[in-house]
Amino acid sequence: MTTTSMIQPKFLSKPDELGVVAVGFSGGQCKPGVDAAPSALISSGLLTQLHEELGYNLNHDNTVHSYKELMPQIDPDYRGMKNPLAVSAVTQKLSEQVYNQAKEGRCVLTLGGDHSIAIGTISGTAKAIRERLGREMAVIWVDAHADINTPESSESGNIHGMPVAFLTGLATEKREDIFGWIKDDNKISVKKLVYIGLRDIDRGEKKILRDNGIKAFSMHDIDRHGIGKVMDMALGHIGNDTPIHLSFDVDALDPMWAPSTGTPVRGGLTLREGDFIAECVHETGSLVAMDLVEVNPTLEPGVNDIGAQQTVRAGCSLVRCALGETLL
Ligand SMILES: NC(=[NH2+])NCCC[C@H](N)C(=O)O
Ligand SMILES: [Mn+2]
Ligand SMILES: [Mn+2]
Repeated sequence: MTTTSMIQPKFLSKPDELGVVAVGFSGGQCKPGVDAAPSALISSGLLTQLHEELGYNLNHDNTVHSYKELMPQIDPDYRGMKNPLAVSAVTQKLSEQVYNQAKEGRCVLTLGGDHSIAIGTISGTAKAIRERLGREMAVIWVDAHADINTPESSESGNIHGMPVAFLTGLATEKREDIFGWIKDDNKISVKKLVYIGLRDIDRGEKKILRDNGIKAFSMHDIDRHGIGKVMDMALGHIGNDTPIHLSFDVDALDPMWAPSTGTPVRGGLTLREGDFIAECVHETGSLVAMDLVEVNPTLEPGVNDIGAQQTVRAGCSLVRCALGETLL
């Protein structure tokens, strides 16, 4: 393929450009290794493919950011959250980086990192889209987990299980150095949030989803209706006049396709279903940003790193599909 598909992006003024941010950060959870994902994805050829095969001009600083300079000396638990200062500082900086890309009118791809980084990416895109277009954007969160715990409802204290709560304002904190920097223009509405792939939701999260009437399509829904119908319903809920930020946790895929991830859950999406979700989002022409998170090449690698290679390949495939690879 020489050119990207015929889909005309509706909300980008620079549709042939792609902002890329690589975030080697693992502080939102306890297992080391997820910080190695951006380098693994890039060495497997992802950025080259996006440029040479899909025709994007990449806007990338050729750096995998680890934000070492932002790490505090001591970082005691706060409201039960682990590494609160580090996660807040990193996501605040990332928010600015993503905002700077998105305000130029280009689509932004962020390679994580654990899912706590979505606090940075979504807050940055939401603000840029409001300023550029005067619109609220929607978020499609593809994940085995809802990641909508408040500090108080969380059983683990891991912030990668909380990003959606902070981004929707369901969790708030006054301390500027612990997510108090998230202002109204960084936030998204619970009405414009849609989940796909859920199958491991904490009890407190179920109540939050129910109480707030949040649209969610679980694996049960996908089994019942098929992924085609589920995508129609998910995109119907968002409507075709709304910019979309796609936040894709690789653990939405079944461990058969993506074993190398920190919190794998059986009974997930096939790789083809994951690719289909990404293709459908591309087809809307409304995609303004994508995150790919939770690839951990150091976990479950198997003989000759087979599991890690498979997971990295799956991640690359999801990104290429969201950016238009497979449509005619
Ligand atoms: N981004 C993820 N993989 N999140 C997993 C979250 C698991 C669990 N719900 C928690 O709060 O800790
Ligand atoms: Mn997950
Ligand atoms: Mn997640």
